[in-house]
Amino acid sequence: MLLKELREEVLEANLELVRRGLVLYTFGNASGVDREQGLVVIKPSGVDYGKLKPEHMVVTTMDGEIVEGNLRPSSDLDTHTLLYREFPSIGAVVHTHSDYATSFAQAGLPIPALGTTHADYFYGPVPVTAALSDEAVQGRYVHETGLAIVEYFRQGEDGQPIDPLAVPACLVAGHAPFVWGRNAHDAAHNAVVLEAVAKMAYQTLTLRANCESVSKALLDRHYFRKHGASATYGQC
Ligand SMILES: O=C(CO)[C@@H](O)[C@H](O)COP(=O)(O)O
Repeated sequence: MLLKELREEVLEANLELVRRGLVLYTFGNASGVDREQGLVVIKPSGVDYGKLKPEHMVVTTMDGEIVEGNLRPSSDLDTHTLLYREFPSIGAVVHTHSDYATSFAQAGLPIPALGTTHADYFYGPVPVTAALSDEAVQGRYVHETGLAIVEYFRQGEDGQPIDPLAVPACLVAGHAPFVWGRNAHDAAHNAVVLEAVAKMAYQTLTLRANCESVSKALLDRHYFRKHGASATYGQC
């Protein structure tokens, strides 16, 4: 069995997604790459995470040709392998359907950098790709996912390329996040933090949108009812 250690790392990353509530049933996937051998280890498609074992992982070339494995590779294999070919600094890719990050992806909105928690992990907004063409057939659709991510990172919003390790995630419009890192543990960790900062961003934006100060009339009515009309602030 090829790449025993990488299989175990990728399995652990897949199980971390379940433990952290980032995926349901067979949603999402994780993979890792051994660049010296030019081989990718990826989760098999549609397999219950509770039954997943290292020997179930599928080993492919970086072009997606199956080298070892009896099960079908994840349906996102093309996206994972394209990211490995185009982002030479990354060692693992994770795809989740985590609630808040997926909500931003479905809304076609980037996750804004609103605080230090975000800034500790993502050097700027977590981008969202252009909406994928809905007439795409399965094969092209999956391929377009990776291309949409890579094209965004090639030029960013201002024509400048983005270092994928500086912003180790991208939301696919209408779909969900793809996240990466130096290794499988790092990629899974980044996916957990992505969901946390997406939730914080959603809550922050909701608070900002719904927090109007109360009117002075209401302040007067309530404050003076309790403290007497003659009261002035701080003398009650
Ligand atoms: O996003 C999707 C389907 O929309 C996929 O990522 C599935 O959530 C997992 O597919 P497999 O990895 O089991 O093929």
